[in-house]
Parts: sequence; structure tokens; C-alpha cells
Amino acid sequence: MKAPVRVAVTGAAGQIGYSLLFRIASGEMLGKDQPVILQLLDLPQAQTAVKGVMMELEDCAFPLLAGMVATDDPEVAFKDVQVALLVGARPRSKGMERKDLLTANAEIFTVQGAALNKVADRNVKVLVVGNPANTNAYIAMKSAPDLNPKNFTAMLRLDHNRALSQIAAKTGKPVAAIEKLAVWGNHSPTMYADYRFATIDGQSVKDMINDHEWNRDVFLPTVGKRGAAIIEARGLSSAASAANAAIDHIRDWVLGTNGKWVTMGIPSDGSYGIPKDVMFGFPVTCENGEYKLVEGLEIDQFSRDCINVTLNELEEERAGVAHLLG
Ligand SMILES: NC(=O)c1ccc[n+]([C@@H]2O[C@H](COP(=O)([O-])OP(=O)(O)OC[C@H]3O[C@@H](n4cnc5c(N)ncnc54)[C@H](O)[C@@H]3O)[C@@H](O)[C@H]2O)c1
Ligand SMILES: O=C(O)C[C@H](O)C(=O)O
Repeated sequence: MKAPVRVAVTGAAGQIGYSLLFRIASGEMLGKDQPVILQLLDLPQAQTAVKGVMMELEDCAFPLLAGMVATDDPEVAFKDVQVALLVGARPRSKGMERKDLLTANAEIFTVQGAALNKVADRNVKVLVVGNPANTNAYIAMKSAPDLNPKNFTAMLRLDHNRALSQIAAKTGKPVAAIEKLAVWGNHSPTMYADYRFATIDGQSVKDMINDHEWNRDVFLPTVGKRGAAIIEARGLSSAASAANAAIDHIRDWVLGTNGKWVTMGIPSDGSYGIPKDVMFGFPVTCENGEYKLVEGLEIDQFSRDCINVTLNELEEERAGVAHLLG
């Protein structure tokens, strides 16, 4: 039996938490042979609800669930954690722009970054889901100077999965057959889902689709505005698909992608003209618990323009929180 891995989940009483925790406890994230200890953080007023979720987790009698902790103190929640899913934040409601969330949520991530810095495992893998995810991840990273910046990531996987699904519908091919998709930039409507390198059974997706107008006028807006479309339809922001993307992100980071490209929001190393440290969606492969940027891709003018739009938005967000980072 392997030693349990300590996994922190913030916002444990929320809707993403409710879709996420049961799948982590059943082994879908870290493997069917990997016991886990769940360390659940939420606000004081949500502790009763967290207790309720824990009762349900107990009632599943998951063989891999080796323990649970519930707390409203980040330093308790993050103690020795090897994986931290930072979900807890205020979600966007109808009519609200993502930018409105910026300052409301920014402070949460300075506090949590500092707590991770103090008590988490030195190799902790951090995924920020709470919006605006890229900038929150940037804030957490900057608030944790003793941890490797590479260990802080933002969730672009939902955009990646949304794009896969749209391409599968357009080409009539199964999602699993699509390789080499990339999503660049911010988890927001400005993200640039890029299928120029994508293949299906070795054939170019771009050639198969061969329709620039569809790319520009249908595909990109559909993927970019999918979060808002779900809020409009459900009255609540996406939850099960977001939890699913979080599971995909951490599973691939920890267990590897076998050479397959996935999208992760990672601190830029300066590649592709993205300034260093900007938390940006890039295509990566994962191996031995580490992600590796897919390098050397050609960026044409249309792509450069799209990348600049999403980069500018991230730079504006970064400027908007600079005062919090001292
Ligand atoms: N990156 C993505 O792809 C993606 C997708 C969907 C949703 N989201 C974001 O995920 C976040 C959570 O969404 P949800 O639908 O679960 O929201 P929710 O309101 O259902 O749950 C949020 C939970 O976080 C808790 N919380 C708030 N502040 C906290 C803090 N400081 N510490 C710990 N917990 C705290 C709340 O009490 C609540 O239980 C939102 O910011 C949402 O916009 C991101
Ligand atoms: O768009 C939102 O506010 C929710 C979430 O980020 C999503 O993409 O579904």
C-alpha cells in the first residue's frame, strides 16, 4: 500500500467541491492505488456544509480515503500537502464580468499563497481554479517566495476540453483521436484555442476543417464564451465540467501524458514572447511529475494578434493587483 498523499481543496462546500471531492477520493485523480487524505478549507460560515459533505464522503466508504480534515484556517488546510486545488472564491453571477471578481478574490490568494509558503510540502503542486484563475495563480505564486514558481498553475483545461469537444463535433471524429491542440493565454473569453497543429489520425485538423471564418466567427467565440453561456442557461457557473478539468489537469501533471499535448496555465519562461512570470496558457506535455512547454511552434499573424489580446488582458489584470503584492 502506498503512503497517502495529502490533497488540499479550498471552497470544499461549494458546487465545484461537490463534484470534485468524490472523484478524488475514488482515485480518479491520483490513481486507483493511491490513498489520499483530504484537507478541506472553507469559510467559517460554510463549516457545517463541509461537515455534511464529509458525512457523504464517509458514506461512500472509499477504500482510498485515508483521512479528512475540515478547517477555516489555511495553515491547517495546507499543512504538508502535496497537491492543492484552490477552488474557493466568489464565482461570477449573471451579468458580472470576470474583471469584477479581480479585487474581490485577489486578497484570498495572497493569504493562501503565504500559507502554502509556510506549511505545504516543498514540492506541492498547486492548481488555481477560482477566478480570475490566471491572476489568482500569479498572486499565490508571488506570495510564496520559498516555493518553486513552477509549482503554481492555473486551470486552462476546461477551455482545452471545450475546444476538443467543438472540434470533435465539427469533424465528426471522436475527441480521443484529437492530438496537439493548444490553448494560449487567459482563462477568459480572450483565450486563443489553436488547432493549427492539431491532428486526427495523423491528418491536419486545420486542413480537415479548412474554414477560417468558422474558426474566427464560430469556434473561438463558442469556446471563449462557453462559461457565460452555461451561467445563462443554469443560473450558476459550470461546476461538474470544471471539476472534471481539475482532475484531468492534476492527473496528467502527476501521472504524465505519454507525449500528448495538454494545456496548462504556467508561469512563462519568456517563450513565445510572453513576458517572464505571466501565468499563461501554453501547450505542455507531462512526464515524471513535471510539465514541459511545447517549444518551437510557429506563430502566424492571426495567432500573434489573438495571443496579444489575451496577453494584454492578463497584463491589465496584473497591474490591477500590483498594489497587493508589495
Ligand atoms: N478556471 C475555471 O475553468 C473555472 C471554471 C468554473 C468555475 N471557476 C471558478 O471556481 C470558483 C468556485 O466556483 P463554485 O461554483 O464552486 O463556487 P461556489 O460559490 O459554489 O463555492 C465557492 C466556495 O468557496 C468558498 N470560499 C469563498 N472564499 C473562500 C476562502 N477565502 N477560503 C476558502 N473557501 C472560500 C465559499 O464559502 C464556497 O463554499 C469560482 O471563482 C468560479 O468562478 C473556474
Ligand atoms: O466563466 C465563468 O465565470 C465560469 C468559469 O470560468 C467557466 O469558464 O465556466
